[in-house]
Amino acid sequence: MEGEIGFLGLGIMGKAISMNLLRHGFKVTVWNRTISRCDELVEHGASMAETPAAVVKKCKYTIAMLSDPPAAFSVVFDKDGVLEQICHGKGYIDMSTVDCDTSMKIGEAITSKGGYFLEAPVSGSKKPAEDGQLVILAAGEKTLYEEALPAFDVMGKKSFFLGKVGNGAKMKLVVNMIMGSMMNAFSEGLILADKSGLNSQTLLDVLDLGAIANPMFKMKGPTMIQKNYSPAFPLKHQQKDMRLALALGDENSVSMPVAAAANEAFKKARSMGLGDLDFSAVHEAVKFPEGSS
Ligand SMILES: NC(=O)C1=CN([C@@H]2O[C@H](COP(=O)(O)OP(=O)(O)OC[C@H]3O[C@@H](n4cnc5c(N)ncnc54)[C@H](OP(=O)(O)O)[C@@H]3O)[C@@H](O)[C@H]2O)C=CC1
Ligand SMILES: O=CC(=O)O
Repeated sequence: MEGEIGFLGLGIMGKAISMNLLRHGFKVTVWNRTISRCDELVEHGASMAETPAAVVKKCKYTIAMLSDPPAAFSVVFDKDGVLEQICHGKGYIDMSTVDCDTSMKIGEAITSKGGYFLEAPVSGSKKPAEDGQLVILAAGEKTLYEEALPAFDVMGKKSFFLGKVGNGAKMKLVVNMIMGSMMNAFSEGLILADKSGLNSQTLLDVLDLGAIANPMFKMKGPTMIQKNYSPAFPLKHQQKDMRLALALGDENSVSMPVAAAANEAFKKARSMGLGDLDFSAVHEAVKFPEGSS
């Protein structure tokens, strides 16, 4: 990737990814809606621009990592947005987790101006982003994918090219639908063990040795037992992913009662004010389904 890379959105993931790019010698120009979030990146060598349009004007490639479909749209279509400066020879890579329709509309707008578009949502959370261990689920313009590989190799342990725009979004939603459902089952198991007089840590040890051992149980189990829900993957985003995955299920007539039940628990957790905590905080909603404590 020649020249500076533009980066829009410095939340948990955007900050970790752009820091990682800087660490590996890439030149990065950042923008964030809340401008003060750029300060730490600037201290580490990034440049800063006033608007998404200014970032795109300066950089051949611009990456976005934004919260949800409205945010992804806003940064592209609003005043001073990406569309004002995207043109032939420039690439736009959206790594936000959105639905297929959102990604296609953004892709069409970018290509109608002569730009190149790639969606590239990621699997893996704050720590994998910091450590360059993400899994990248790209789809769209193959040439742009190939040009972006040096940056993807820094961000992730593996990149997939999945074909046409929408396939990356769909893959990400399927994966997160499974993850959200697993988190609910795990939570119920922890509560059942506790209420029936078993030691929670022993349950974690048993799980970790068996056929359903996985990194999520291993990482989240101890913090859930301690009620530590410091956000790596905000619960409001996991609920957004469940909602978008369920919509994908609607479109394809796929019955998903397990995911639907998990979505209800995440919604309950949001209504209890837990949306900004880690998605594992759904444990509190599972524990107290009526919101009582
Ligand atoms: N955290 C994780 O573990 C993972 C998250 N993801 C996905 O990555 C994306 C980002 O997640 P994460 O970094 O955790 O989220 P955060 O909530 O930490 O950050 C969200 C970012 O979006 C920006 N934003 C929100 N609304 C708007 C808007 N209307 N206009 C412009 N900018 C906006 C925020 O700006 P501001 O600072 O001004 O609020 C911030 O930069 C999400 O789609 C999430 O689902 C994917 C894999 C893992
Ligand atoms: O989207 C979240 C993740 O951990 O992946």
